[in-house]
Amino acid sequence: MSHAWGYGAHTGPDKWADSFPIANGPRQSPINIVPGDASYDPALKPLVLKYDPSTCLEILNNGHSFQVTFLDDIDSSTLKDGPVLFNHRLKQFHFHWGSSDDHGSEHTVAGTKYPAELHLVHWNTKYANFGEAASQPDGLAVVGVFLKIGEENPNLQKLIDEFDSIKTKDSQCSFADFNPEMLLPGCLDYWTYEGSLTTPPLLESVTWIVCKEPISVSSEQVFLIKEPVLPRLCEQSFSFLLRPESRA
Ligand SMILES: CCCCCCc1ccc(S(N)(=O)=O)cc1
Ligand SMILES: [Zn+2]
Repeated sequence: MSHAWGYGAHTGPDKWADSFPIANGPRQSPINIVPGDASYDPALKPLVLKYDPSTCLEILNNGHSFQVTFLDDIDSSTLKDGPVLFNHRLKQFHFHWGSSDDHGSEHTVAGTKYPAELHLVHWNTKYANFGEAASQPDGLAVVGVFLKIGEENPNLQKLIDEFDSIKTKDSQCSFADFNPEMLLPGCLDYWTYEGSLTTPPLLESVTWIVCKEPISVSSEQVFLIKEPVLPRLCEQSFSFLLRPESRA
């Protein structure tokens, strides 16, 4: 298989090991989180997230999802404490969804699937940059937030309103002054485990920090976050939409 991975019959997750053998590695994500099997660790600290809206740079459609990228040349938007020993800088956030509201999240909780999942990707500043950190076992920390169907989310709407400018794969537009803190749940209690990127290159460099509390978005908004990538997927194969979840 070429490195052109995706979610079709010939490029989907069950084919990724052909080009990315680490797919069969010992710490692959996502996982099903079983709260009853999780152990409480009193040594773990509360998560400290400090985001500076002025570091928000652009929003792009990478063909698998849409991604909001941040300036990470100084410690403006950071993740500290929680399960990590070093300071991490926010690099980007993106979403994962499915073809309908009854599934779409990558992680599940006692088998429960949420309609979508937000990933805030941070890299450990003991390394020189994101690319180097991504190849280290303690290089990345990704905060996962589940999206559930409920009240419309005005902060998510600010992203959706930009989608007309990123309708095609690899399109991007400048996007400023967005505070990702507005997409976090009120309570930052979390489950944590050592895992991997959930899409190729599937590197086993991620400390996962999955928030227990979901955020609410409307069903229309879940449909709309598929918008930037949906037309391209239609080009590829309409039948994709009848198949299980898409992931970023
Ligand atoms: C050396 C290049 C690495 C690119 C890593 C791109 C990527 C980032 C986050 C995630 S996710 N879904 O685990 O948050 C998946 C892939
Ligand atoms: Zn992700």
